[in-house]
Parts: sequence; C-alpha cells; structure tokens
Amino acid sequence: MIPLLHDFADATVLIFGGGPVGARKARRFAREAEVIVVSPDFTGTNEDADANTDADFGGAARCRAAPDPDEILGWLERTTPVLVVAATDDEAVNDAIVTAARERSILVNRADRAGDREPGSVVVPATVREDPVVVSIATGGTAPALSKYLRQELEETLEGAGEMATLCGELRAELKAQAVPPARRRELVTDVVNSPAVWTALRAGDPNARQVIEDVLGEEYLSRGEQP
Ligand SMILES: C[C@@]1(CC(=O)O)c2cc3[nH]c(cc4nc(cc5[nH]c(cc(n2)[C@H]1CCC(=O)O)[C@@](C)(CC(=O)O)[C@@H]5CCC(=O)O)C(CC(=O)O)=C4CCC(=O)O)c(CCC(=O)O)c3CC(=O)O
Ligand SMILES: NC(=O)C1=CN([C@@H]2O[C@H](COP(=O)(O)OP(=O)(O)OC[C@H]3O[C@@H](n4cnc5c(N)ncnc54)[C@H](O)[C@@H]3O)[C@@H](O)[C@H]2O)C=CC1
Repeated sequence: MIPLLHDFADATVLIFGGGPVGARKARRFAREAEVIVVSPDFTGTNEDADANTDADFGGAARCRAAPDPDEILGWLERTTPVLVVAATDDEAVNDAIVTAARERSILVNRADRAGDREPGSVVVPATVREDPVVVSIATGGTAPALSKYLRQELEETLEGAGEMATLCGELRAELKAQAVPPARRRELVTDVVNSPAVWTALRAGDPNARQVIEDVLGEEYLSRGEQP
C-alpha cells in the first residue's frame, strides 16, 4: 500500500457502524468531509447510546438504521460517498459494503480486517497534525496499537514543526519576490530548518522566532559576504 493525502472537502464519507471505531473514523473525516453514520445504535465513546453527543461523532449526521447486506448498495446510491467505512460488528454487512463499494468504484475502508484487501481499499493511519505538517503512521495492519504508540511519541518530536513550516513558507515567498536564485534559496531555507536556535525558539513559543530566523540568515549572509 502507498500513502497518499486525499482532499475530502465537499465530499461525503459514509460510515456503517456507530461503535467506538465508527465514531473515531467519523471524528477523523468530519474535519473535512460531510460524514454520515448509519447504525441501529450509537454507542460511540459511551456504552450508553443515549449519552453520546454529536461531538463524539465529530458532528456527523447520524441515521438510525440497520441495513441488511442487500440494502447497502441503495445507501451508496442515495448518498454518493467518495469513501465508505465498514465498521460494523457484522461480518456479512462488512462484506456487502466492500462488494458494493467495489462495484461502484468507491474507496472502502474495512475496520475488521488487516489483510486480504480488495483493490481500491484504504487504511486509516495514525496521524499527528502540527498544521500544516502532517505525519501518518501505519504498520501494514500488523500492529495498530504500535501505530498509536508511535503517534504519541511523534507528537513530542514534531512540536514546533507547524510553525517552522509556516515561517519557511513566508521566507520562501520573500526570497522568490527578491529574485534570489533557486539554488541559493534552497541553501537559506535549509539553514533555517537545520538551525537549533530556531527550533529552540519555536518550541519555547518565543514570539520573536522570526527575528531568530533573521539572525541565522544574517550570519549566513555575512559569512558569504552577501546581504539579504
Ligand atoms: C488495518 C486497519 C484498518 C483500518 O481501520 O483502517 C486496522 C485494523 C484493526 N485494528 C484492530 C485493533 C485496534 N486498532 C487500534 C487503533 C487504531 N487502528 C487504526 C488503524 C487500523 N486498524 C488499520 C491499520 C493501521 C496500521 O497499519 O497500523 C488506527 C491507527 C487509526 C484509526 O482507526 O483511527 C487507530 C489508532 C489511532 C490513534 O490512536 O492514533 C487499537 C488500539 C486502541 O484501540 O487503543 C486496537 C486494539 C489493539 C490491537 O488489536 O492491536 C483490529 C482488531 C480488532 C479485533 O480484534 O476485533 C483490526 C482488524 C484486524 O487486525 O484484523
Ligand atoms: N480498525 C480498528 O481500529 C479497529 C477495528 N475493530 C473492528 O471493527 C469493528 C467495530 O468495532 P467497534 O466499534 O468496537 O464495535 P461495536 O460492536 O462496539 O460497534 C459496532 C456497531 O455496528 C453497528 N451495526 C451492527 N449491524 C449494523 C448494520 N447492519 N448497519 C450499520 N451498523 C450496524 C452496531 O449496532 C454497533 O453500533 C469490530 O468488528 C472490530 O473487529 C475493533 C477495534 C479497532
């Protein structure tokens, strides 16, 4: 399997199953997509179905229904999702979801299988977000708990990376506007990314991180006899 980033804005994701797994996937996709969760009950994060809130499902639309396998295709036709998630505890229903999705060339994520995947199937990786930086982890389905553990470890490592990306984006735009040649631009941006002083400032939440970058660039320029 090959990791890709997919833009789900304005797309529909249809999830079958309102247990903890269906709820987790709903929260994940609801940050971008229109999510619909179909299930006879919504036990989400709480054993007591009635105690679950919209937030537990990421604000997704919840449809109370328990479709039989032969009704799945109708749900796909009515909702036209780009991705369908099979997260029920009924293997026959999950089988029917995979078959129907394949028939309609819709991406499918099956939560109760680690191997023997159908063409067009997708896996949901563990994800660390330090916007605009995103890191995804998967274990080829062998150990999802390890994906979760590594995600927690990486959360610390990535601290400050989002701001670093934003500041580098600004710097690149400025260097382009100043018509700095591409090879030189690459050197300068690389110096900033590799600078321990900049990382320390970003991780300490220093509001003058931008100044620290300029200091790093200043030394760089001076040592090469150039001016920014
Ligand atoms: C193949 C895959 C399909 C898919 O769902 O896309 C899949 C399949 C299965 N997961 C199972 C179990 C668990 N899954 C988790 C957690 C996560 N599982 C996720 C992804 C994936 N799970 C895909 C592979 C990703 C990879 O390659 O690593 C994460 C990363 C993303 C997410 O789901 O949001 C999320 C962590 C999110 C986070 O915290 O960051 C935990 C830990 C916990 O719950 O604390 C357990 C219990 C411990 C254990 O069993 O290992 C079972 C057995 C079910 C059973 O026995 O009944 C199956 C089916 C099977 O293995 O047959
Ligand atoms: N991928 C993952 O990360 C994990 C996957 N799993 C697997 O995923 C499946 C779901 O896990 P949980 O949410 O913990 O299970 P769960 O049993 O708590 O929830 C299953 C949900 O599916 C609903 N359902 C049953 N028949 C349905 C139908 N015909 N249409 C729509 N919904 C229907 C049930 O009412 C229930 O709300 C399990 O089969 C389990 O093997 C379990 C843990 C983690």
